[in-house]
Amino acid sequence: MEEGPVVDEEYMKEIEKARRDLRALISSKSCAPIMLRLAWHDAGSYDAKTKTGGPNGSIRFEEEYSHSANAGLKIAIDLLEPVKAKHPKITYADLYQLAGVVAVEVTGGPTIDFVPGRKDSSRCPEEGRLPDAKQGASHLREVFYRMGLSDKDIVALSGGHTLGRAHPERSGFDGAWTKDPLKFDNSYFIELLKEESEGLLKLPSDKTLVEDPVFRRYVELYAKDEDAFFKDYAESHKKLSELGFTPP
Ligand code: HEM
Ligand SMILES: N=NC(=O)c1ccncc1
Repeated sequence: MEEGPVVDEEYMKEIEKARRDLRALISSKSCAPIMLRLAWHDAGSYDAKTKTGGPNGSIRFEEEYSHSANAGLKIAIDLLEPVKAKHPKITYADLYQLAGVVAVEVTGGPTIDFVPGRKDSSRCPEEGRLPDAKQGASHLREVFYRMGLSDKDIVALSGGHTLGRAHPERSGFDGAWTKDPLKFDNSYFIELLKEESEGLLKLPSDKTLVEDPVFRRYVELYAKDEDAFFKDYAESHKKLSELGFTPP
């Protein structure tokens, strides 16, 4: 593991300058969805038992971004290189998580508390730590519990599919989950509860959220109460972004 950053006043100022640059980049390129997916994929490799993987910037290496689950993410990695070059003191680990937080914010989602200080690592996790869209509830629990996350985290974080779409050439799936893929709201959960959502995507892993009785309770709450979704999403996203990281 490389040395962590010294989070002094200078580092904090750099973070705020980078935040402004990320707002401009993500808004101008309409790339919030892929930035959120990058942040989630860097963090989602965490194994709470072995304390390996997690939000450490290792996804920047071909060894990891070439994993099949990460198809397409090199686009986000390349888009962030100029921001890294302008703010070299900021670690990749912090930059990717800051980009994920800004992506949610600029699309109308909740403000997510961001604490910097993540170290970069050059050790890539083995392939297969992210969830498989073709599987159901027991698989989701196996993967997210390994990260140290809960049933509530699984459902709240799945709300990230309010943004963006699936691309056949990346995952074999096609289409958006919601009518406005660039608006962060609770529409993912509203669509999930409909029998058929005209022309919209539901992955097998999405459907499992309404088929499993425990998950379904959260889906019904979030579909009914967007404030409740935003509160729980912000908490779960912060947890995800800090897996294995002890804020200084
Ligand atoms: C619960 C397990 C999950 C599974 C099985 C899953 C699966 C997938 C798949 C198959 C895609 C399509 C990739 C493509 O073709 O471009 C996708 C896209 C996406 N995922 Fe997930 N996902 C999960 C959880 C999450 C979480 C926790 C987040 C963020 C908090 C997230 C955010 C996104 C976003 C924003 C996209 C769209 C990216 C784009 O538009 O380029 N996903 N997901
Ligand atoms: N958000 N998750 C994903 O993009 C994904 C997860 C697993 N396999 C392919 C894609």
